Amino acid sequence: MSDILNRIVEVKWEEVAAAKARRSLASQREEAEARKDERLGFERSLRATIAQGHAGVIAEIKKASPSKGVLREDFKPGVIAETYARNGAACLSVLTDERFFQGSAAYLREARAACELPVLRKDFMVDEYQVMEAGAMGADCILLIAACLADSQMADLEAAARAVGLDVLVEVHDGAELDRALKLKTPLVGINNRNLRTFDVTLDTTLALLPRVPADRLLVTESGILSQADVKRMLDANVNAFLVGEAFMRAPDPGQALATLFG
Ligand SMILES: O=P(O)(O)OC[C@@H](O)[C@@H](O)c1c[nH]c2ccccc12
Repeated sequence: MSDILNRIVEVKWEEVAAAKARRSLASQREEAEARKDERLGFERSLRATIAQGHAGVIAEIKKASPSKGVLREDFKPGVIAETYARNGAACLSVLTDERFFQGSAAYLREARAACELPVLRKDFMVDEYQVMEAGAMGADCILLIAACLADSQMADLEAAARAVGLDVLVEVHDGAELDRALKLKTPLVGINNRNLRTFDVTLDTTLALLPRVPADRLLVTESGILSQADVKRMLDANVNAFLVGEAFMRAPDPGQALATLFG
């Protein structure tokens, strides 16, 4: 019953309660609003890269994960962001969850300051407070994971994000979640090849759901992209936006790995 996703969501509610006690939602929202004009268009950058004939790569900065443990010892978010930018990434994704992914808001700030790329705050959003935190820390986009949100929660969190200038990437891993995600306004739809409850990874997930994604949405294939053959399989199916973490994090130079994987 109590799988990892449920456990993470429980912890998120505890974290939100503790954070609200330190700083009010109103004050967090004020800072998120104040930074609205600084946002870099996340969707815009992805689309621009693809329009130039390249794969739209969202390059992830992730120290560890619950399924794989520590991925990288030499972990300098600013250095990694800079090498990603030099090697053609369209956007960055930075894990800010501390407990399960050894991430932090400080890593997002470092990465954002080190280059010109828009940044996704990769975390488990359950409450508007976290959306305002994302806006206040200088993120450009948030992630909404359909597997841990009800329809009304997703719609509310999306509206909160848009109000402070944040783009929204909605993540699904089956047909039922995709139907729910398509009720949102955001065109950014991520298909996670990793089942967050069992950790099983298969690119067939993207290929199976692909025909059900309307043409006006920008489909991002997420997780488990490890080889040039994986990339080719996706490109052949007309999937041209990718979210990649592990393959880069395990490489001596993550940017070089990006250039090789997508070269
Ligand atoms: O490291 P990978 O297999 O390349 O996957 C990256 C990204 O898709 C993955 O980190 C991810 C996708 N959705 C998430 C939600 C929460 C935490 C992490 C994720």
